[in-house]
Amino acid sequence: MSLLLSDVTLTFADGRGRLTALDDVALDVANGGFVAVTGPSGSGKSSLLSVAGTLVTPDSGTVEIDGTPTTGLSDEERARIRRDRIGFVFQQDNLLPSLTALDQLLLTVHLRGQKPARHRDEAMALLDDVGVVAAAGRRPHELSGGMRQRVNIARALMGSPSLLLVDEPTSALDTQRGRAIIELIGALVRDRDVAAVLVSHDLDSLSVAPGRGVDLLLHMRDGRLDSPARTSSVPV
Ligand SMILES: Nc1ncnc2c1ncn2[C@@H]1O[C@H](COP(=O)(O)OP(=O)(O)OP(=O)(O)O)[C@@H](O)[C@H]1O
Repeated sequence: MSLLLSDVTLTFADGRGRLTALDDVALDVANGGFVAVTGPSGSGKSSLLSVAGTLVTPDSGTVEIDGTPTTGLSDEERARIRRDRIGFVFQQDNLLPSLTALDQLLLTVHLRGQKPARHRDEAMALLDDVGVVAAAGRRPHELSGGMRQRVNIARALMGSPSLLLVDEPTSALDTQRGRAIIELIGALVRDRDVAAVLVSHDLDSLSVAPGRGVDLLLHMRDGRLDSPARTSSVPV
């Protein structure tokens, strides 16, 4: 499996005590599986992504990516896993204003120390897959919000990561465009055999449900996921 969280607990200092952001969380996402997690503000959704993305080390429990336990690794080793195996899509698209859509994708290649020119075809194919290839030469201010989010998703998939982590991708979009983005991520994940976890506070308004965009929809409350999760590319 691509992502396996077992018995994960994360706490933060809170005045004189500790606040539990993740409470004994288990999550198992196979290649091609798309899990969405929803819950109120403060329930732990961002903490879940931070731990799954090796940005934060939990107090206890294990986080495995592609079968590699990550919690005991050095900062450098975890940074390498993030660079080589994980794609992040954040709420804000974080596109660089001066770069064209194509160059946003090629910049990730440059940052990996590789030659961008060799990855031009990969980048164009990804822009095609997300439906914005005709806008490859446009800068962010020349794109709609939905198009920018599509470029953002394409950029996260450069280099064929095995895990895609998506944080509130629809909050700046209307219902129709939000739904289209979730369906697009689902299709990309299945086609590319990527494991994906998406967190959002408002999946109900988008009618997201198993079989309608995602394989599994979990609820989070007070740091707990509503059930241990296992998914695969086949809807469960
Ligand atoms: N760096 C931090 N230091 C202290 N407390 C934190 C930190 N990060 C998160 N928390 C706390 O952990 C709990 C879970 O927060 P988290 O951001 O994961 O929730 P969330 O569901 O993503 O909320 P939102 O939708 O508002 O972003 C909250 O009580 C939050 O205040």
